[in-house]
Amino acid sequence: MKVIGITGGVGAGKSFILDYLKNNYGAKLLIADEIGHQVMKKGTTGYEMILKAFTSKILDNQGEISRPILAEIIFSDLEKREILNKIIHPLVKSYIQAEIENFRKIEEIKLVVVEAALLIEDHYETICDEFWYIYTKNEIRKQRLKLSRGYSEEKIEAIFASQASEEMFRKNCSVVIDNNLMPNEVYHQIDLIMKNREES
Ligand SMILES: CC(C)(COP(=O)(O)OP(=O)(O)OC[C@H]1O[C@@H](n2cnc3c(N)ncnc32)[C@H](O)[C@@H]1O)[C@@H](O)C(=O)NCCC(=O)NCCS
Ligand SMILES: Nc1ncnc2c1ncn2[C@@H]1O[C@H](COP(=O)(O)OP(=O)(O)OP(=O)(O)O)[C@@H](O)[C@H]1O
Repeated sequence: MKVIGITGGVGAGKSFILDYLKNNYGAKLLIADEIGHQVMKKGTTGYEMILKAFTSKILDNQGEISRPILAEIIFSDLEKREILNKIIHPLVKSYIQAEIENFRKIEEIKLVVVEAALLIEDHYETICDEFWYIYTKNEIRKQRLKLSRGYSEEKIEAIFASQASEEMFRKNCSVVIDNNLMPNEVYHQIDLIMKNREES
């Protein structure tokens, strides 16, 4: 079983590429952002820890942690982001490690893909066989994020500033996917990479 880690900045197209790997190569997916949301739901240890660190001003009307409020705090304040990261990242990583161990017991599962913006910073090389960097120019990422998620220019810039540089991603990833292109051209790149994997 191969474990590929997919990384890149916000809106680079990581989920878009994951969908393709799932639908065309039967990949099992582990998505750090989604797991991050799970491990801070009401009733979890993560929830209690975040509430203690950030106080009840981050709660919504249902008593759940409000992601927009938390995003505003952590993407404009490095210290707060580090506090949140220290709480959430170990929980996410343990969850992912346990899932991978479960997948290893199932012979039919040949490919697992882990998606996280922070694979490099959080040392996922201990879990993944290789890292892929999804490269999309900032201007294109901005356009796509505004269109698909209605993110503001300010929100996008704040998240950009909190994430690794292109240089850092390139230095640490053995495969680079150019996702500035039309979907079919991107799928073609992936097919070539997967074909090379089968042959080697
Ligand atoms: C701050 C939160 C609540 C905002 O949620 P929201 O649904 O608005 O945004 P989403 O999760 O889609 O994240 C937006 C973008 O920021 C990236 N991102 C999320 N957290 C971080 C972080 N701590 N540092 C850098 N980038 C981050 C995501 O990968 C994505 O590219 C949420 O991102 C979160 O819980 N972050 C902490 C968990 C985390 O670090 N996840 C990243 C992968 S381990
Ligand atoms: N090659 C492409 N052509 C056109 N649209 C694309 C392409 N790649 C991604 N998109 C679109 O861009 C948007 C952002 O992509 P996606 O959600 O996959 O990014 P992401 O890297 O997973 O973001 P995040 O960091 O928030 O998890 C989506 O609406 C997606 O459909």
